[in-house]
Amino acid sequence: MSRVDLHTTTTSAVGPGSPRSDVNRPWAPWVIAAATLVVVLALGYTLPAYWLLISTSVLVAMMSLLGLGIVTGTAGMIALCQLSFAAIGGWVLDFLMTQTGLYDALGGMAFIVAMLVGGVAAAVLGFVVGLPALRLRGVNLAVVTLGVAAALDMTLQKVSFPDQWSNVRVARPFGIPGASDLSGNRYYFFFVAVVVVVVALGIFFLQRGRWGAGWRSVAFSERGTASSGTSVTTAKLSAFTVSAFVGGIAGGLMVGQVTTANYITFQTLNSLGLYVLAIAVGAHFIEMTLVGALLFVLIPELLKQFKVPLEWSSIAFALLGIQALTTNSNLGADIRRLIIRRKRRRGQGGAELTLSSLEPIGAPVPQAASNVLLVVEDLSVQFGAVAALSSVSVDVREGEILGLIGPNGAGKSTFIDALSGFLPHHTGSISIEGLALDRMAPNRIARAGLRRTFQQDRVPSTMTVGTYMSFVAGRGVDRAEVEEVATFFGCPPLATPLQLVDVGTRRLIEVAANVAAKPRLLLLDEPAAGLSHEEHLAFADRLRAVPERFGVTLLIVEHDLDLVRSVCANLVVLNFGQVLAVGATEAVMSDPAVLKAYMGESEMIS
Ligand SMILES: Nc1ncnc2c1ncn2[C@@H]1O[C@H](COP(=O)(O)OP(=O)(O)OP(=O)(O)O)[C@@H](O)[C@H]1O
Repeated sequence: MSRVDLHTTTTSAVGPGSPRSDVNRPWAPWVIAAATLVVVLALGYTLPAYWLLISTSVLVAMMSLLGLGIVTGTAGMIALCQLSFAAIGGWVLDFLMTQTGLYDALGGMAFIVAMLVGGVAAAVLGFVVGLPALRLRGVNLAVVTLGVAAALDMTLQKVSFPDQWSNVRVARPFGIPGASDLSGNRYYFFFVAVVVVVVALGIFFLQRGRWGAGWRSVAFSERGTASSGTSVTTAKLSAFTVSAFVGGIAGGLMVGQVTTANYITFQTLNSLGLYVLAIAVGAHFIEMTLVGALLFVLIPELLKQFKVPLEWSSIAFALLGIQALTTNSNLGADIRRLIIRRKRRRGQGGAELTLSSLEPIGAPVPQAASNVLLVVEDLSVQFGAVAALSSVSVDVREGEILGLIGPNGAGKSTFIDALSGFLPHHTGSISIEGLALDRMAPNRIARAGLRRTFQQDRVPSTMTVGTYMSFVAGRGVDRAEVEEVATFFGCPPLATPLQLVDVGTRRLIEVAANVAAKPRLLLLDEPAAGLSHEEHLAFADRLRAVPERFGVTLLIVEHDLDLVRSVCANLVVLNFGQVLAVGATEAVMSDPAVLKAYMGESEMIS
């Protein structure tokens, strides 16, 4: 079947708004934002004065959780100092509003400018706190961020806020009256709601874009992130910086609420409580930050009503945290899973395209062109006493699918790791089209045109098929191209959440995403593991068409020798880290030395 046939038979049902697209309902966030503001307006005119104050506190806590959700939920790192960022934002706002001529110069706008400057100051601290996160994970990162929170806590107690001991009050924005005035509190509630909605929209679009995909990817696999051309450093630091900026804005809003600042608001214990709530509700889901904020404000409030000491709220937060950590889930994810399951039961989504249901293309085994694309010379990798690779030299020619085979432990994955930049201490040289890759970072190698897939699952389950594929394919590849490649490989609809996709199909999606990136050379590490027999045949049929159709040369490591035979014109055999044989597939497979190396597997070869 020709390329055109494939196109006409499989892409006809595809288009914006179709089940294969995951960019449906672009109006939804705007409608939700507008509806939220209407509810806020209604609450502002109906709530009694006391509950108006409580509601403002809920919104401010929601802001803190929005920021925290980026680092903890989306990017999967631990940050126990969210209120330290708020303290910086609050301190800067307080200083600018009470100790400088900003208010005289800008009047009603001064608060907003001071709040933004406070956010930027907090973002700088966030960047600095993010630096250790480049090397530390888990408990170690927790200790560092807790240290930052404690240090700032103590510093604030010593130096205090600029207006803490004076009678100067912070002027609210747009001339809104102070904290003792009911209408002032009402208008300030509206102001906070608008800021929260604007920030939530900003975070929503960031989460949905490349930055968000980078954060989610880094949470799942740093190696996977790097090999898709994204810098792990940038992803982690941007998560901390954006999170701290939002935290700083929250701090400014807190100061504006009471028109003065006190270090007690920003204590370490409160940061810990926020963190626990962030992981318990899943603060990376924007709507769940409201649930978290309600708990954060209402639990101590309830204890106060029942005259229980406020310290007991820490115990309530600790119980929530234990529940979240032991179940390794959160409320937001549980609710989403439930909704997805119900939709599936109702059979929404229509008939799906699958790899084995595709019409065969029937392309011949691709032949190598005369020009050499990749040159590997004398590549050696040592792991302690183990020589995983010894002086391996391999050429990959343009347009071919080169097979790399060998018994278990022969060094195949090590070879791919070294080529893709994950083993910088190798010796020898690697170059692609004359460009030396030896000392390049993995993300730069990916951008230079050499990509790879992994033997283990590196596809984040927190994305949809479409978001993941677009992220891996990179900026230069538009939705239509992603859609075309997904269809070519029989991937599930782009709107499908990856958590619903089995591991074998996830790896197929990983291959498709990397093909969509159109690298010069793609290294596939056991791509067919997890596929059924029919899928193997269909996969081989698709792979054979890849070099000509997408201009991507392939090197494939695979234990299924039937698959290798059906797609590769040439093979390289590794054994004990050395090249045992190179040449045309059939000749290599009947080489006695190769048969001997495989021993028990010789039946499969012959
Ligand atoms: N990180 C490591 N530390 C120590 N030894 C390692 C490491 N990674 C690989 N090795 C060793 O290097 C050798 C080559 O391993 P490698 O995983 O590259 O083989 P392989 O051909 O890919 O095997 P398989 O087909 O089982 O995946 C093996 O002896 C392995 O035990």
